[in-house]
Amino acid sequence: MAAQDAAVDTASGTAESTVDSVREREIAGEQVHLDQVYRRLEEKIHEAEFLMNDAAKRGQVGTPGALAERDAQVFRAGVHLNRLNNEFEDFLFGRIDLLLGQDGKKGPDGAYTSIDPAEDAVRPDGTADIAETLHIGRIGVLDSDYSPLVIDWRAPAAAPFYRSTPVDPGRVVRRRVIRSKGRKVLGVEDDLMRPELRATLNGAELPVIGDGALMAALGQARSHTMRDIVASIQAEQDMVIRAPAASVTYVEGGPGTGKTAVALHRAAYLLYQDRRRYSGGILIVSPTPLLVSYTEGVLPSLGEEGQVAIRAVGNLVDGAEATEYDDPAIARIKGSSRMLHVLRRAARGALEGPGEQQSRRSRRRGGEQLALGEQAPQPHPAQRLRVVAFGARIELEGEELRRIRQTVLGGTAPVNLLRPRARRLLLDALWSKSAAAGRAGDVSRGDPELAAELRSSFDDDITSEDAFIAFLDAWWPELTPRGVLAAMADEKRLGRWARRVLNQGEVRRLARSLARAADGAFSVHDVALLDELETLLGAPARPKRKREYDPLDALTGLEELMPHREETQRERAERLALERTEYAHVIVDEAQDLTPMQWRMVGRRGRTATWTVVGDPAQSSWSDPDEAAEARDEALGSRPRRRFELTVNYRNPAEIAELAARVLALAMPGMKSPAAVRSTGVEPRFAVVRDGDLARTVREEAARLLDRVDGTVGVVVAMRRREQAARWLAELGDRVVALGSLEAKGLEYDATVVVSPAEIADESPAGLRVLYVALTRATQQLTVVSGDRDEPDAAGVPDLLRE
Ligand SMILES: Nc1ncnc2c1ncn2[C@@H]1O[C@H](COP(=O)(O)OP(=O)(O)OP(=O)(O)O)[C@@H](O)[C@H]1O
Repeated sequence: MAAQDAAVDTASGTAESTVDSVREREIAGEQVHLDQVYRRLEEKIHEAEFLMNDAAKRGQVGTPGALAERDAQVFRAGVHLNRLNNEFEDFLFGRIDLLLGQDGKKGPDGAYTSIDPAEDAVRPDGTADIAETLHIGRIGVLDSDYSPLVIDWRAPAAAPFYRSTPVDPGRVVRRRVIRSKGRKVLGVEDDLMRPELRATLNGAELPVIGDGALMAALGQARSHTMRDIVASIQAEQDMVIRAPAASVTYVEGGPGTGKTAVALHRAAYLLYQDRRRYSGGILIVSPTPLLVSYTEGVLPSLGEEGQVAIRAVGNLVDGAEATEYDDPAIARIKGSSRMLHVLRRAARGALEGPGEQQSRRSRRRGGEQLALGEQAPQPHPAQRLRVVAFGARIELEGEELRRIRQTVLGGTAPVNLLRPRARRLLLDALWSKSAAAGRAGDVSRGDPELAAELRSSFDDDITSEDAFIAFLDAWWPELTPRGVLAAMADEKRLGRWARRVLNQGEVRRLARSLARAADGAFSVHDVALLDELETLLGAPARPKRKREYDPLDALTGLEELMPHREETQRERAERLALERTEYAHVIVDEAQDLTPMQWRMVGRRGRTATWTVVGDPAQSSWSDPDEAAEARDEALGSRPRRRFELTVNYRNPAEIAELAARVLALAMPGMKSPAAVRSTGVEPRFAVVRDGDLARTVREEAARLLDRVDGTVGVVVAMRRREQAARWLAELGDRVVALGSLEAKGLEYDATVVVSPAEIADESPAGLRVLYVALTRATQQLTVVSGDRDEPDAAGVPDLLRE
């Protein structure tokens, strides 16, 4: 028996060592290639540095053609320099071995372009020769003889690396993912696309190493930042990433199908493909600041930084950083398109300040019945205009002033932009009341020029008077979005502006919530209101920032590439983002969550843009998805849409996906969940609160998971518990994060604890969908903690999650 075991051991030992030596040989082969790439890159760096310095010295001399050529050279050199200086961790990550192609055409990167194999590429006996090998990396590198050493992952020649599948392999026989760190190749993982072939490369059989790169990537521990998926983009994802940027690219897919990853890679692809066009900027709108910080490292890792702004939907308006989440009932009011009517009235109504109204009311009363000895109330400064012109006193009061204001507000222009017209009508009214007007009438019959002069000096006289200036500031103040929002916190005034739009209860709740905004604590939904108000009011003229003149700015793209400039790429991106109000391409992540008012805000940033919209209706936390869809359609206008669907869940193991699907069936009956790509054999765990101590139970369950995974643990609780939960977990270290249910959107952890499904589901009308989001955050393990409210069965399974 023992002898037999030993024999088996020896046999498998030999097989293993053979595999190991093949693996090592293959790794060594890739190392030779990588060394060659780095040698070439060093040459390019020297060339680039020389070119940059030379260009800087020469300034602007030469013919326009020569200058353009030099600019282009400098641009290319700069791109290399900038990216190479970043020293990527896995600069070279892929390789494909291809059959002979149908035609002999080569693309600009030196690779053959045909997708299908030539007719005689495979011999009748099933053998074939590898005709071409391409290495894929983060940027393209040509050898000195223009043969491709590395193909940029976004180049057409690299597409088969992502698109080829065993069902539709094209020319690809073997697809290899290369893992490296710095300049050292660490490993390779192969997928065979044509397993039926016996292919040879340089006379030797093509070896196949490992179980495939995708599984290796999915099994890795997660950190607090997202990684790029450039080495393992799947075919259906690649179709979206490389879709032409015409009008709207619309992508739907369940949790974990890679929508966020695809959106980010698409931004990098679009920049590669048409850098000039997208120098107008790409905006990525993300639902939460947490998701922004989770994803913002991906683009730099793809070599792109300068032109892309990732912003949370609550941070789209400069200077207004939303820190608060509204109750679902308030969010529903603030997000609804009904608010547009209220804001339109408020933007005009706020011209009349509260003091002005009160003063008008009490003066009316005071005029009627002033008690003996009682002082007549002082009028508000905006209630009476008293000026002296040509030595005579002229006054406008009450009804006259009101009529002028109404006439001006009859125009459709933003309120702040109507101020010059209001000023003119005031002067007209004063003029027609003045004796000078009569005199001018007489004069004008004889000499119109003299009459005009008289009027003009009348205007000058008045407009230089302090009384007139003070009156105008009080009567037609420059309104700010914050000021109007604060005015809306006055329940009485809000009630007037919301008449026939909101009911009394809604007015009360909204006014109360806006009182917090008046103190500067904006909620995510307030920001869309501020943006709408900015449009309704008209932005006050801002002084333009003066930029220093730099002759190098004239060189195409050079400014962003000069590594020695004081402003870093990131600073430049931030500055441009501040100055920019519209973008060339807008990407909306988690689009199902945008409210109608938010869609209007985002829509204004991409009026002439092309769009990529990714989302999942099943994860919508907005209670009326139909209304949001209507608003989305309005923002996107009649632009044609190309629709894509992502169908595979790369995040959750099948065991977790199956549990989440039970909630999906309750939340959206009939909706299909995506197929999980892997299973771990670890079933979700159900724990019931022990000894009535929720804090201790959650802490113990989180600690248990920390022992079982290498990476992060997310603890998802109902929104009202998020601060409490952070305290419960404080001592467990920074691998554990406490999250409110709405904050979990888009994020993922190695393991998650979902605390009280019933509490999360009952929090809002969309609660079941929010719970579905919470249950789909784990890449490896899930624990569900139930309290009494969850009505757990004997096995601890809460009512909502039972089959
Ligand atoms: N082709 C791939 N190769 C490796 N990992 C992938 C691939 N596609 C997706 N993933 C991984 O799967 C996880 C889910 O991706 P992502 O967050 O983009 O999905 P999502 O559709 O936006 O999910 P959700 O809707 O739940 O927010 C991420 O860890 C991502 O890196």
